[in-house]
Amino acid sequence: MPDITIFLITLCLISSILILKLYKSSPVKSHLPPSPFWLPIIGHLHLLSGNPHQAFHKLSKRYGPVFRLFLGSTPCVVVTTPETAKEIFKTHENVFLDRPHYSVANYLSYGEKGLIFAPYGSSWMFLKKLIMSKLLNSKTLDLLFPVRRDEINRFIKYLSQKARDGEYVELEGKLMKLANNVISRMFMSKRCSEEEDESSDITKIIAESGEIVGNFNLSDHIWFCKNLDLQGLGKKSKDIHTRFDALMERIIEEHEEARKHETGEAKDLLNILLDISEDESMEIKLTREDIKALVKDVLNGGTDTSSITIEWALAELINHPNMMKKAVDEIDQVVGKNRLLQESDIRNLPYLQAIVKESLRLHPVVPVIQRLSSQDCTVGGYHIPANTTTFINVWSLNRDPTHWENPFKFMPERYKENQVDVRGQHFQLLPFGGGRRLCPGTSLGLLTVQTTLGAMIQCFEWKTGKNESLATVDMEEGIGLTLPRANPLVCIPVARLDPIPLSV
Ligand code: HEM
Repeated sequence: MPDITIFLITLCLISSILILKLYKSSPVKSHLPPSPFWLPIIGHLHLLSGNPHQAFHKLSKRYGPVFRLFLGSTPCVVVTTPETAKEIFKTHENVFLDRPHYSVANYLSYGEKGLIFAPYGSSWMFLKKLIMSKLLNSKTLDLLFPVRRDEINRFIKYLSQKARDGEYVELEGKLMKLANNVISRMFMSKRCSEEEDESSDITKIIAESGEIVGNFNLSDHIWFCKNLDLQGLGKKSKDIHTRFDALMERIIEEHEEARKHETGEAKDLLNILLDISEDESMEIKLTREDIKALVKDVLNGGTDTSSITIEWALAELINHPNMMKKAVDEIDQVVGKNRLLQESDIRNLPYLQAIVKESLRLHPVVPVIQRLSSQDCTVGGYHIPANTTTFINVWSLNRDPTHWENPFKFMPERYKENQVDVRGQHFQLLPFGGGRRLCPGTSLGLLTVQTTLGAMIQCFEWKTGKNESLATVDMEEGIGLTLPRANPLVCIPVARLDPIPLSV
């Protein structure tokens, strides 16, 4: 071989090794986010006792807006500012469209079917389009308005009775039932009330599902626990799934039976889903499991989210009597005293809207949104590898001091000048998430919360039962996937208008 050839081959080899070395130690590739000291096996779990969003918030003070953690052996990254959230939801939207995989969620969602836990892909896209364009679009919401009005009327009548009897109301359970009844009737024409044995299970099943998904499952994060069910969560979730499935089968069979004898307009959203499942021209065949998983998701997604938001907003108003007065004055002026506030009044009640928005800012019911990265990318200047569980700390970014004056203070007045919206366009306020996985129940959720809260303060004053001058409620946060109050709100409604004879 001539000398020149040997020289060229050697040069090529050396430069290849150098390029490879350079690539491996490239600052972009190795520039991982900062991370606290971790312990073998548990990783950073010891830092996350209590509420994860508060633990993340504290860690961000030390480690900055993007930091890395290991939950057991699961690699995670936490982002805590509007700017970094924007990178997740907008700049790199395509990278963060998946959800992390959890074994309990897998059982409860018919193997990651439906929307909430489904991986990004053709099935999720089909269902998301369906829910946005056919099930929860403004036309269908208008058609099913009588259902929501009836449920709110029943609730107000129940409160009136309590007011007459001077009795306390345990609002958490009652509001959850109300929200559950709204979704359950819209989708399946079923109430979840005490009188009906079969459907009363729905609220219980949904509450149990929410609780179980909120648990930290050792099997998902500690590698040698993978096939062990030490906490019994796998067993519990299979039991919940079996009960829900049996209930849904019965409801679907009833619908199928009724469909044989009825023609004409669909009475509920399950009928629309059954129509679609029979339509051979659809791009994707909607299976029975898809339907059941989707109904489960809307029941899960739409129940305690709305009820918890109403509870927090009412608690804020009880603690701020001047704001309560301003809201009630606005309602009296716009709606009057002779009829119950309706959904159609909301557009004329900007202060009530601002109260709900401010409540969602300080008490976002999903304080931490979870996504999974599908490719390597860079966020906040740091390298985020593929398959990283990504926590977007909405609780933190909703109170980011560079975007919010007095960020910890409840101030609905701030929206007079600040036109920031809750629908995922403004990254300093993301109670419904953002990007393509934005909550599909945003309009329904807002309508339910605003109208129920409005009717509750239109018709009643709310007493906590203590000495009037001390009548405030604590604002301590409970632990859960959705952000409940630590101490549920228990109040006596005192009638200010007599709602029973109100014309509605
Ligand atoms: C105050 C009320 C509500 C709040 C604050 C809320 C909040 C959220 C949030 C933060 C997400 C995650 C979004 C993301 O990953 O970016 C979400 C997802 C979801 N929500 Fe809601 N929600 C509410 C009401 C509802 C209602 C009424 C329904 C259904 C009737 C619903 C159904 C869902 C579903 C199915 C998803 C999963 C969407 C997906 O992964 O593509 N939500 N919600």
